[in-house]
Amino acid sequence: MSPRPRPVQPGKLERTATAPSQRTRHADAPRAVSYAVLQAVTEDDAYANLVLPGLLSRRRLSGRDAGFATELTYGTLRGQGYYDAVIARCTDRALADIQPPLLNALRLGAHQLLAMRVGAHAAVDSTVGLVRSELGIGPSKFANAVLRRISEVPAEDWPAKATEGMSEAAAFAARSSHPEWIIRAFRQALLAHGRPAEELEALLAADNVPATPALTALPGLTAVQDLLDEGAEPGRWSPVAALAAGREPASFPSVRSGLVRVQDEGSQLVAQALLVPEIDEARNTGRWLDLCSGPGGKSALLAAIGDQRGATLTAVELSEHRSKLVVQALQPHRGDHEILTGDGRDFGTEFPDQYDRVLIDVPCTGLGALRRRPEARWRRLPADIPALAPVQRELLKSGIRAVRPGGVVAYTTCSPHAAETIAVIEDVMKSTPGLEVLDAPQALDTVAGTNIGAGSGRFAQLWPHLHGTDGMFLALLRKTGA
Ligand SMILES: C[S@@+](CC[C@H](N)C(=O)[O-])C[C@H]1O[C@@H](n2cnc3c(N)ncnc32)[C@H](O)[C@@H]1O
Repeated sequence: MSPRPRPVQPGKLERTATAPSQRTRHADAPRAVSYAVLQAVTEDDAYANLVLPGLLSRRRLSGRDAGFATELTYGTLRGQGYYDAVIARCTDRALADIQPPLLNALRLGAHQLLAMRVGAHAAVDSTVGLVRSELGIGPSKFANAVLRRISEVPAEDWPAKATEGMSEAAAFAARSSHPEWIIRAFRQALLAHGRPAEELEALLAADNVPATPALTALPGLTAVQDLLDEGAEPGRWSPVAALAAGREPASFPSVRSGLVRVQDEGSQLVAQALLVPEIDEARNTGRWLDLCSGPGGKSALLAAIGDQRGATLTAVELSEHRSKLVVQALQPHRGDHEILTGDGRDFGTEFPDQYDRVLIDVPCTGLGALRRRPEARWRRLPADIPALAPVQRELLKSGIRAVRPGGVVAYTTCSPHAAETIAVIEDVMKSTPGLEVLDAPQALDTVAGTNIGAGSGRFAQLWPHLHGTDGMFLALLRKTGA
């Protein structure tokens, strides 16, 4: 039987073989970078994926050190819920009473001990050294004791030990390191798309594994084969995808030149699915619309295909900063595409019945992309859902006004939450006559050239655990009438 972890009281510690004061006094650079990112996320609401690259380059970390810091940072953020449950078993202090910088350092230590191939001594010593250099001798003694308690129990025994006495829901949340409300929403979404609730565990596990970056070979500008020649691996579903397996996307020359974009395969699929439904050629306006376009990933793909098919794209974006990113994204394209900064909710009233195809990739909680946004699950709140509900409905209504009769609208989210997906479509359809729901799963099959199993009904849902993509939702609607 493995030893039971003993709670630790700060200030009442046994001496270790090597006292913290005699050990490493400074944090090594990769751990110091990870700690700084966690602090920025906690104290400044920063995004880890935006802060980390700058810190890596400032500390001149590359290769293995950069890889270590990246895995440590993102892994710790993803696993935070679980590590907190483990830490709570190793001290009598409530987590809320541990100063946040110290708690962040403990989480870093817990991740090294429980999920990385770092020896226990190195994990404890280096983290204690980090705490000592950042926070002083007192906190470093506390960290030493807590981390030693963690290291005394084999990693595989911790899930059961950390959740002893919890309710089933709380234990599941702690073990999978997701907030309970997100787990409830995922269960509901699986059921709404005809999938068994038993898949929940696999779905949550998929969120805890880093995503392999996918690349889009923009048609007419480059070819998938060029990316394969540069060492990428074939994509799984999208005909324009390749995977940057085990490599930084920026290490591909074609990514640096802007001819290839980093874009999840799910996003590639839904953008191309907009172009699948047949429309009455005689009434074509040759104009496509992307109503929520920043930073321009789907716009770039649509514009590239538009260049080949003689269609021009109008890309609308509310945020000035993000609209500049759309301008950059569309730079390599030759067509006469336009980028407008403004509110997409008004667009359909100003420009009704004009576009053959309209993409409405609404702002959403991003709950389908948690594996790529490590801190998002802790930052998002249930209240975000009702806060986004009106704008999602208004944007969909506006897009429907802007599409011409016979034209097609794609409503997409990178969230599977039923309130952001199916409920939005159903609500808007109630108040908007003259709409036909098209077969979105079938459209995705057509893009992929195979049955990808994105749903048994008319709405499509991609899943990280099944498709290896973000959890993208897609509904396709045709505006009927003259
Ligand atoms: C999910 S993102 C779009 C991602 C984009 N389609 C891509 O593939 O790169 C949603 C975008 O909608 C924008 N947005 C939010 N409210 C808007 C509004 N009322 N009108 C137009 N754009 C809006 C946000 O600023 C954000 O850039």
